[in-house]
Amino acid sequence: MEIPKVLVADPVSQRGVDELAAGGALEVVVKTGLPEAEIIKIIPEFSALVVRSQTKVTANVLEAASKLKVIGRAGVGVDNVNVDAATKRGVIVMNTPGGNTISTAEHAFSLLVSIARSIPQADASVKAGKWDRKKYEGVELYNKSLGILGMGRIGSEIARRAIAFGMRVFAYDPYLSSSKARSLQVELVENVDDLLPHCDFITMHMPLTDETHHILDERRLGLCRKGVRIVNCARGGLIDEAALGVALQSGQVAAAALDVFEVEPPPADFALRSLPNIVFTPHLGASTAEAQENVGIEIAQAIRAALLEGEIRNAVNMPSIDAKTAAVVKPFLTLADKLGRFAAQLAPKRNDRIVITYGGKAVELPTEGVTRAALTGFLKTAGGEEVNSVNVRTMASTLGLLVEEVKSTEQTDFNEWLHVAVWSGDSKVSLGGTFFGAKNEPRIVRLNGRSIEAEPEGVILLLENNDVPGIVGKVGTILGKHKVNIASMSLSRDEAGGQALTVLNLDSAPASEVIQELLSHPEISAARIIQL
Ligand SMILES: NC(=O)c1ccc[n+]([C@@H]2O[C@H](COP(=O)([O-])OP(=O)(O)OC[C@H]3O[C@@H](n4cnc5c(N)ncnc54)[C@H](O)[C@@H]3O)[C@@H](O)[C@H]2O)c1
Ligand SMILES: O=C(O)[C@H](O)COP(=O)(O)O
Repeated sequence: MEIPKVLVADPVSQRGVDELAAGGALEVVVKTGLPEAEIIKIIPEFSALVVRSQTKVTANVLEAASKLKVIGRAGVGVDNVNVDAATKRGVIVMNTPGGNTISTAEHAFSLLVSIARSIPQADASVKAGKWDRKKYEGVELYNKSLGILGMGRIGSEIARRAIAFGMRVFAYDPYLSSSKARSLQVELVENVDDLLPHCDFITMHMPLTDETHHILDERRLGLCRKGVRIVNCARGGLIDEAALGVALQSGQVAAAALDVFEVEPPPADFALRSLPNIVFTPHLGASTAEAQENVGIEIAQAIRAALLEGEIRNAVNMPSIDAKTAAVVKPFLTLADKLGRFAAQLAPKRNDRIVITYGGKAVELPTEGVTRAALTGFLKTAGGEEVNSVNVRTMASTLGLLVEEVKSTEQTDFNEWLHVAVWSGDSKVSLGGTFFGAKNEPRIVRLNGRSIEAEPEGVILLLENNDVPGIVGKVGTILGKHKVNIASMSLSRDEAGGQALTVLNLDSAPASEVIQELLSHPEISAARIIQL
């Protein structure tokens, strides 16, 4: 039998390489720093590829990778891997969350201390033959306030260290529950804008997503306390580098430290390079002997398990159920994902509890995969590309979101019943779904306890209105005027002439002016768009 080959394309620890090659079951080739064209040439012979953040696993690489089964990321971020292309080609992408948490937290904290005391600049000055004690007077961390943006694994470790240094810690993480924040002894701030004016130091520990891109931009840098010091050891792109340059020059930001950059390595003409009050490290957060040994061994074991035993660990793109079971639960996986996404758009960001209830024949399903699909849909905005059905429970627990699964024996109106309810304090959002007809078409049939009927697909318009004659015609006229076609509509009212919930499946998303026009109607009190 042919021995599967593994290409190690970025530097990983020798112990990781040894672990991969142990017993000769895999043939390991270490070739680091290859350009894309070279990787494309050799990749067809490999069953697994190991990378860190340097090698870009592009759609072209994946196209050529005819034998590839697994990509192992020795680290956390998979933004250098085209996960969608890998998923489409059936290639599992795995990472090693947690293995480099402490190292990265220590590096970020070191950068914080460095910029409080201008250590790199003072070092360079002494080495240049100077003895400039006045110029490098710094500030203490003690009694200062630190704002942590993103309170996951690394953010939490930073908080512990900052508290030990006598700092007051504020945290911004819209997905972290209040109870988790209390246990970490940090003051949770609802809005990033509210945190900025209170902080002497800011450190960033969130993924790069559409929501977090340039989260510190020109406007927000302007909201910061004058003389703030900022560290980014998460991902380039969280800070607008051009705006940061201006703020460093004006003194609005006294100092900054970056371990990560919008383009890595930054180009030769990178403007921030010439500023005296910024410190750089070349993406070194995870570069310690310990972290590299952790992630190297962990990814080697995961690749061996996948190639030799078919066991999947820490996959970022793979449902955790086998193919036969997947066929049975597939429609439920889709419905659960949609209910989760719908709930995420209705609920506030910070939630304490999510309950997924199965009723009717659905209680006989292997429900774990379905529960995870609902949770993945719900947490997609918080976790970005890295959250999937395999790692979603860990993410929920990091956020302090309690996940409950209930198999209900109560009589339901439907043969199969799937219900998702999310609590934030006393307020609750809930959705129920089932399947209709011979073709088993998915439908959303309950919204916050009200009976509705909507296809869980595309654009959905929710209207709250008074139950008065002519309202349906009015809505149709407004949408028609703006060329928005209604695919289906359902109405639910508490009583004749009372409050009604109108749910419309639309063929396209109406512009915000259309929503405003609907809201200007005196009988319509709320209108919102849900995208599924
Ligand atoms: N510099 C390095 O070498 C290095 C090493 C490891 C990790 N990282 C990066 O650090 C970051 C954090 O890693 P982690 O292991 O702590 O991840 P994590 O998933 O444990 O934590 C991320 C946190 O960010 C929060 N978040 C998501 N969207 C947010 C938003 N819009 N606003 C505020 N918070 C938001 C999530 O709720 C979560 O709590 C990642 O980007 C990772 O890739 C960098
Ligand atoms: O996401 C990560 O794990 C870090 O950015 C570390 O990247 P590296 O493995 O290239 O050091």
